[in-house]
Amino acid sequence: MREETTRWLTARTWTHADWTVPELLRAKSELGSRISVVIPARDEEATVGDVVAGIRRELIDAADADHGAALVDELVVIDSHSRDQTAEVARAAGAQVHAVGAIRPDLGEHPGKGEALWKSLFVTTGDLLVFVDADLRLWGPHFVTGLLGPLLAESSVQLVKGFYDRVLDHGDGEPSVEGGRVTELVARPVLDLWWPELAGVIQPLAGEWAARRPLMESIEVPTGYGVEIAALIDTHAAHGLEAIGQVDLGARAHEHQKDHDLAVMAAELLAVARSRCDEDPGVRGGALHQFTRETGWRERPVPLVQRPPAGPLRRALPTSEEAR
Ligand SMILES: O=c1ccn([C@@H]2O[C@H](COP(=O)(O)OP(=O)(O)O[C@H]3O[C@H](CO)[C@@H](O)[C@H](O)[C@H]3O)[C@@H](O)[C@H]2O)c(=O)[nH]1
Ligand SMILES: O=C(O)[C@H](O)COP(=O)(O)O
Repeated sequence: MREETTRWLTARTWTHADWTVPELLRAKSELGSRISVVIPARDEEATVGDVVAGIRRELIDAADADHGAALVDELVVIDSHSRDQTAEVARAAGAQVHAVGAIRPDLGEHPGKGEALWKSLFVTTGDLLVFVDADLRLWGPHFVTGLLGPLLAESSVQLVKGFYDRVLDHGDGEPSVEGGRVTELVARPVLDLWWPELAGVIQPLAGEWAARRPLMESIEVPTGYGVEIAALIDTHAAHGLEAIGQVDLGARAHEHQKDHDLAVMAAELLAVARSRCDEDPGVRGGALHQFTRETGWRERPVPLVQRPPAGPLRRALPTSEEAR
């Protein structure tokens, strides 16, 4: 791993337990910050209610009752063309719900998660934005507090990614922590080879992340699943590694998509990455850095040598002297 990445890992990796709610409330009040939690949701009636209710209970109601102020000022669900009862369930659990198509219709409409996050910028008022997926099965309000910690503690941090064990559970056997298939098979290899400074970001696609509003309002947002990798690459390009942090949030389980659907996501990520290369950048990193809690970081060389076409070499056989 590059030296600057190793230094970044030490300086910019935290755990959610580094901050308590009272500490965050104090920092928030000193800074005069306003916090919006945004949950993009498409057909998530089975899980969105639990996510909204958990954040509302712990970070709005309990924080207010126990410490005299809510940590989260706005809890917003962006309903991304759901065909089920997502909007109703989210509203009943205590979220403000906006149909994505009803937000600034003059700006047109696209399907996708990135579109939901981009449109959320027009209906929220927080200077700190926390994004949380709606399909979580294993999670907790510490996802939100953990992501807020670095933004409230370090003025140079602009974007914070969550990382966690990725529980893979298809319901047909023992769950493993080998989830995050697109993360491991596409996103991390792409970053390691072409943006090696970002090789220390353990979950570049984490749907749980936080950012300052000026950053979010300054970057281009792909309308689909490319939103996370684009935000990471663009934040790094504009503000450097120091502006990025990551926080250990423990473990996360979510609804799994099928391989063929994840392949579309993978294609979106590749297109976004390609669009961020002005010209062929050449491979910049030669190894893949993989992280597991059990083994820590492991460096895997990526075989990158290419042999020239063999035809001309076969035709020009070496002299017996050269062959020796
Ligand atoms: O058109 C869409 C598609 C998804 N979602 C919501 O976005 C969240 C994440 O979508 P999901 O389909 O669960 O994505 P994952 O398969 O979990 O993909 C991972 O990788 C993606 C690509 O980086 C990230 O956007 C995700 O947050 C991350 O969990 C969920 O709340 C969805 O309901 C929308 O709002 N609109
Ligand atoms: O982050 C990812 O790679 C995708 O969300 C797929 O995750 P899964 O393999 O755990 O379903």
